[in-house]
Amino acid sequence: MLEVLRTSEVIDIINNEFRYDEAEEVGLLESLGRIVSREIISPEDLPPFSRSTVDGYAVFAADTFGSSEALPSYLTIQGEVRMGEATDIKLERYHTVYVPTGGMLPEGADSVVMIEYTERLGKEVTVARPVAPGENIISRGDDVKRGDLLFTKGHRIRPQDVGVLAALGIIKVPVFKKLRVGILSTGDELVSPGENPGPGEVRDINLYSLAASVVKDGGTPEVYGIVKDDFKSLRKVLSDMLLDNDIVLISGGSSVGVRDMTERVMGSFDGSRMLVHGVSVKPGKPTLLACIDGKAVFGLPGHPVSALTIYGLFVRPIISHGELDSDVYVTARMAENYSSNHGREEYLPVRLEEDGNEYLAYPVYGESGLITSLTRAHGVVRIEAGREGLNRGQVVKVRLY
Ligand SMILES: Nc1nc2c(c(=O)[nH]1)N[C@H]1C(S)=C(S)[C@@H](COP(=O)(O)OP(=O)(O)OC[C@H]3O[C@@H](n4cnc5c(N)ncnc54)[C@H](O)[C@@H]3O)O[C@H]1N2
Ligand code: MOO
Repeated sequence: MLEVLRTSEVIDIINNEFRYDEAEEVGLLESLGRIVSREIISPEDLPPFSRSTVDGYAVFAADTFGSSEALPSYLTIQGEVRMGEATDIKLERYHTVYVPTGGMLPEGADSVVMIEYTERLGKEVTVARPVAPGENIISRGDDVKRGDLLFTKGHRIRPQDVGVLAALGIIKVPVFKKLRVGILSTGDELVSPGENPGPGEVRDINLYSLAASVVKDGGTPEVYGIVKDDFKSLRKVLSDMLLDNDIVLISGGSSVGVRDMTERVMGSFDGSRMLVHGVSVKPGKPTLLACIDGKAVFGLPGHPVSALTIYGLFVRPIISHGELDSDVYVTARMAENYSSNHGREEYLPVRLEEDGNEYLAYPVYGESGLITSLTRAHGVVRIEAGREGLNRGQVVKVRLY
């Protein structure tokens, strides 16, 4: 019999046993999609000076109050600001200075009149419309202030984040190192997707769905192909994988069948420790985890849905370095009753349909051996252990895939 642990116990074991927190600094473009390894604080104000957001005339707003087409204000031109240059002009009352879009605001000016509402008459400008203080300008530090927290540890860098880092001159970005994840499939019945399966054979799904998951989550997969259910070959490949990878995923052979030798192979390395053999989760109960050379070696259940479910619960958080806000949820109403009385925590794939202002969640039925129960679903609902199931009409949280 397997000694079965709860999900939270496995997560605690992982957090206590493994440290995957090596960081590095990468260039701006390289940082896209990577996870920030420590707080990033702004070293300066952005913008670094107060700027106009339009082509026009910098003014004291008060000098334009009450102006109209019929009765414009007349302001004396005091000078001009050039793009990309500082200005030392101090604006005087009832004066104005021409400023291009993005140009530096002269001292004293509190707003800018768009050029369309002005007319130049020799050394003067007429203003046909009042502006309010602050209109058409961005003040120094409006975007970011020196010392502001830009990104917390665990944030995944998006294109707009690359933009703000560029704006602040942060050209070395502290991120967690990408983890190398060795993956192999075991099973005498498996053939590669490019081959035609003979009688009793099936194409390998897990190597590919797991490698794709690793790419999506920001790791680097190293695929070792299909290894026959044979102690020696499995042990040889695993020892190669341990040399070159941070984490190892072995799909299949984790249950209690006579040919399920993943556990025996894992245990055959010096100092290896079996941490988990069995998790109270449906699907995915026959899950193995060992620590070998300080590395996490997972034995994932062979059924394709179970392999991905367990990957999502335990492997993904490691590879994505505890990424914040990575899960997107919607709330939905169960469209049908669903019974779940096996005492394990369950992850139920659901298909969503819009119904007025809300979503209805339809359970996608299917054995864990049927990969399309995931492809036909939009997301997954967690059903706590000990619940009898879900009732029609009940509101549930759906984590989108
Ligand atoms: N007597 C028991 N039998 C089983 C139990 C149990 O508790 N007692 N648990 C079942 C559950 S739940 C699962 S999940 C599977 C897990 O089995 P293994 O991890 O040992 O995996 P295999 O036996 O190698 O394969 C199971 C199944 O999945 C198919 N498979 C395996 N690898 C792949 C792959 N890479 N791509 C596509 N399909 C794959 C394989 O052909 C089998 O059909 O055990 C149950 N049995
Ligand atoms: O729990 Mo198994 O993991 O059904 O497929």
